[in-house]
Amino acid sequence: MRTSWADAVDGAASGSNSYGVGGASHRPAYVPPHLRNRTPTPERMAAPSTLNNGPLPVNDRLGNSGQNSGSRWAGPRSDYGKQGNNSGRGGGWGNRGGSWGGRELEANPFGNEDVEEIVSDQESSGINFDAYEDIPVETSGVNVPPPVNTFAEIDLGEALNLNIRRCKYVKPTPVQRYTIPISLVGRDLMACAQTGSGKTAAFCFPIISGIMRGQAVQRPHGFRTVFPLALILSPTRELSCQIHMETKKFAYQTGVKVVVVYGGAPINQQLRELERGVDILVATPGRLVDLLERAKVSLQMIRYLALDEADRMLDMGFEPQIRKIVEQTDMPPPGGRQTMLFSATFPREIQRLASDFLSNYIFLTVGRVGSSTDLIVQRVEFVQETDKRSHLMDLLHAQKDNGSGRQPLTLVFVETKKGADSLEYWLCGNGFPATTIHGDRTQPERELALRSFKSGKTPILVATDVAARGLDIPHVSHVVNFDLPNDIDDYVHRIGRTGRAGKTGLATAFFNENNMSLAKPLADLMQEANQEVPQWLTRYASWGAYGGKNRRSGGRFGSRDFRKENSFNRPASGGGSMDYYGGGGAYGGAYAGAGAPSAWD
Ligand SMILES: Nc1ncnc2c1ncn2[C@@H]1O[C@H](COP(=O)(O)OP(=O)(O)OP(=O)(O)O)[C@@H](O)[C@H]1O
Repeated sequence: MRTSWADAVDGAASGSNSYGVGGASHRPAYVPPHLRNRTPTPERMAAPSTLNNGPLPVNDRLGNSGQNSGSRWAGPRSDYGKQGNNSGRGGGWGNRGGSWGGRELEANPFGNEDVEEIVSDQESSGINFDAYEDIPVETSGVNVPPPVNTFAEIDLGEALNLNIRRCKYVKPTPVQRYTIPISLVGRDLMACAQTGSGKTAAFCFPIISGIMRGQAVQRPHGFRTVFPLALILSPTRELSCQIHMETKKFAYQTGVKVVVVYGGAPINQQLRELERGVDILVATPGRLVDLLERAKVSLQMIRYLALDEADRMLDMGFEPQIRKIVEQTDMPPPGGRQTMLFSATFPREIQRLASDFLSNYIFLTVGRVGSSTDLIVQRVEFVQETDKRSHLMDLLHAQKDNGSGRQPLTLVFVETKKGADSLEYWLCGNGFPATTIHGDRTQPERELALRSFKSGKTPILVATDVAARGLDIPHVSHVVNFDLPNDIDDYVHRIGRTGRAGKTGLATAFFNENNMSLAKPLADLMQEANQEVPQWLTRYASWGAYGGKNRRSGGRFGSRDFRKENSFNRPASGGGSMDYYGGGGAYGGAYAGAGAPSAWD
């Protein structure tokens, strides 16, 4: 197994944290790649769902109180969904999530912190809501329910409301204001909203609330087959783990049981988790197909289907697997389930494909990255291939000098896996602790790399597009597009790893003649975001005609409802609405090209 510099740091530090960020004095010696192969430590072979870098969840409430999972804050949902149980163990296969008949202790996903304290500390939410004040919002479709302004206006259920407070979410973000009421009335939804604007909660809250309140369902008997009620699909293992962690927080002590399955991790362990009961299944498509083929999972009882990064899930790479899961299994058809598709970008061609999965849906679009909030400062510099490394070095040195001498968390995107390894090696050799994440690394290595980056042990993460979407890593202050992607939508997702949840961030792109096809969409995007566009880029942009892929037609929105553009299924009079959240105006255009995905593991 290949071991990276990050792993070496982890091992050398032995948990003593001797190498703080930028702390040169205790820095372990650089370990060249040819000496890095060593027997994996138990930590490196960590079990799934270890992507959070906080303390291991402990059950500090239930264990001490002697209470069962009926919590001291709110009771679990009623036992509506007992499934057939062939285990003879008093739980298992499809028992309702949560309590194992009151005997299973539910780990506290909020860590060791005193939950009472968390609840009372409502002002400390890191999100900067002022940044969202004038974000334009557009909805279309028939009978769109009105948005809400507060969580209190929506009846999500007491236990879920308490978890929202524990998460320190004081008020809903724009995408949550609009999508939660839509989902609660059972409507299908295609939602396009900025990176880092809270889409995960937007689809999780209605699902958890719906399951909590759902009518008692008799789930079928199946020999070691489980029958989840909700399925959340996402394109990468890390993102699935992150969604799982988030969903577990939201579902804490609601009685709703959440399980994650993804490739690269031992399937037996995931099977054991499933057998203990599952209401919400979070999955990557490949592993789910495997489990469906082994008849370990049935989708017959699915009431909710959510696709995160839906445009990615429906592009050429994933579409066959998604169709297999959604159209060629026992999952109820559109109309028989509620389907929610979310992304920060929604090319028109993908919308067209996605409409196969939806029934009488509402389309929602919330202003795009930096469109009105200018949360991300975008810079583009002309750098020849041969100069990229020294240029990166200059940026990293400048960053260090500007601040406390500590290296801020910097995410560097490159085109290829080999390129990632080679840049990591070079950075480490030049005194910059770096690690990598890409598809040639084993899953434990990927997870370790992410933890090492999040903790600041290796404050530079060199990544392929596998890290471009969805990952919510606090305090990433700089995203460097060392190699620009071919598709402007990928650029949008990549820079969205910084400037999250209302915070500010910096994105620097290295541009040269190899990126000509991106000149115009990039210049337009930057202009709309009130960024300084270099004259040379404007010149290149005026030379380049739009290729189909990066053609744009949506302006400040990540995309617009393709049904409107095509006069397809035009909403009945009064059905659709244009709504500007606190101001803004109507803007034409968005990305319209379907486009091939750029390099992906
Ligand atoms: N109402 C809220 N109040 C405070 N923080 C919130 C709220 N909703 C979400 N957040 C926080 O905002 C951050 C970004 O949320 P999330 O990861 O869901 O964004 P996203 O829209 O899915 O981004 P991406 O498009 O990159 O996947 C998370 O840390 C989340 O906990």
